[in-house]
Amino acid sequence: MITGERMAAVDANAAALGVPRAQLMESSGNAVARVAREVAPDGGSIAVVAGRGNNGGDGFVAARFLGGTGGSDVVADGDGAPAVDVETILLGRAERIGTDIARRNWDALVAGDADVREVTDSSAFSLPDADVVVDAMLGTGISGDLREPIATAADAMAASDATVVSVDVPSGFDASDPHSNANPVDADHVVTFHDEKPGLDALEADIRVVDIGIPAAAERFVGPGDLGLARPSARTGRAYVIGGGPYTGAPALASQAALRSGMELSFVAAPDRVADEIQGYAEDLIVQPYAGDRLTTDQVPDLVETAERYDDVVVLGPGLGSAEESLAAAREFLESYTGPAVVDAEALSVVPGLGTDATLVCTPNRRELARLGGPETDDLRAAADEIESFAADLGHVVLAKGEDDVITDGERTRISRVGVPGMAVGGTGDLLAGIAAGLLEHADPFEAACGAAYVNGRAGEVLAERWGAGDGLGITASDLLTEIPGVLWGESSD
Ligand SMILES: NC(=O)C1=CN([C@@H]2O[C@H](COP(=O)(O)OP(=O)(O)OC[C@H]3O[C@@H](n4cnc5c(N)ncnc54)[C@H](O)[C@@H]3O)[C@@H](O)[C@H]2O)[C@H](O)CC1
Ligand SMILES: [K+]
Repeated sequence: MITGERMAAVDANAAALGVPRAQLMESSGNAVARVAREVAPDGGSIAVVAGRGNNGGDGFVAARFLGGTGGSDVVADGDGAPAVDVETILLGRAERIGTDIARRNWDALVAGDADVREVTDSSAFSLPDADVVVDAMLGTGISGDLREPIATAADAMAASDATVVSVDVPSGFDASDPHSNANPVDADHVVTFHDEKPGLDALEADIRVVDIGIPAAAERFVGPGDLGLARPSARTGRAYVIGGGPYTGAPALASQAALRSGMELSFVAAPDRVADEIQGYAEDLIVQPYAGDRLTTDQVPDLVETAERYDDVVVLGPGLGSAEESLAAAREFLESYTGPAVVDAEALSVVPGLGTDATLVCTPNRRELARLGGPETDDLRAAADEIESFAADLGHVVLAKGEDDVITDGERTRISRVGVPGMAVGGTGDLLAGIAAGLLEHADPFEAACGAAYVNGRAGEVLAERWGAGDGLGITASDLLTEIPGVLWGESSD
């Protein structure tokens, strides 16, 4: 099962893997043509009714396959099967076709002398008296109720005796919100691509899921599409880093990374002994000192109150150390806090068996993962199934950091293989925690964790390449900070 939104992400990942959407459209249209031909009577007629988006583009490809090279004339196809009579109706003006790939396929139909016409006004629309109607008006790009001239065409399909073959989803059907479906086309057959879409199974139609050649890696490995799902679209949110004491660099890096990932403000709650030191690293941070050398349970009520009052995204752990009383404080904090938090470093040790209403993204490295009861391995990718079970038991999203990262919520698991070997340097994990906090402000925890792994790794790749630094063996975590915005907002996700 895949939502329209996730489908678009997988599609973008496929393009990054060298399988562009135009190629997928070719497979989609071909599959539709096969089904339309199969359900049409010998020598029958097929009308393709297409919209101006990529769903229409699939329809144009289908029309090309159905028409063969001889345009609309009745010709035999390559297998010797009797050909069909094909007519294509574009709902709208050809100049207003919305995507390049759909337009190229329209142009190819026109150039191939196919039987095509444009209908710009609902009053000019009449459904041809065809045996089969291919509904290529709207797919996963739908928003709101059906507008004209599609609404009229959908009514005409409902009133006709033709067999209706819908492309991907019946037009008007919203795969991102199956409950909102007011009046979708009443399809007899639905040729849906790659995977079942939510809600299709409730329709009284024959649903065919067809493989359109999306590589499995487009789902398995995080790519630009995952970035698109997690990218913040507004500068909002407060990061609240609870860390520091024995160490000072880690909370400073995490909180700066959160700012670089779109947060509006970044606070660090730290012992007063080290507050000035942390502030000294970066004037952009707001350091909130509390009395003492390290975190203790005395501070917990204030920390919880602040984080809840300002709807903060918490990062708990960077530089906190492993003193007994600090870990007790981390535990108490998570027992009463109810918002989103990234849990990193020593604070991770309190998560197994914890009762919490907070939404956690846990970011262990290989050693921390093993200590928590996860698999003990240098090859996280090979242990992805075990890490998935571990996350299911833990009940929280796990982003296990290694040469390849494994991101899992216990049901879904993705791998991040972006990054350069030089990123094994200390501090990159703190960056990752800060980026995850920035993305967690807007995205769901699993998508935020996937996006953060991708952004962190890409920042390393981009910097190493710009410096001509090969594997990036000399880069440091603080070098990577300024690369984050360029990766997050400068790289295309489709
Ligand atoms: N991997 C894939 O996902 C592939 C999908 N393919 C096909 O592409 C469509 C999705 O295409 P997209 O261009 O994003 O959107 P649509 O064609 O569905 O619609 C956009 C089009 O419709 C107009 N519009 C939106 N809402 C309405 C409305 N309520 N009433 C009227 N018109 C509306 C909007 O203005 C645009 O013009 C997917 O379903 C697949 O069929 C690729 O072919 C292959 C890969
Ligand atoms: K459709």
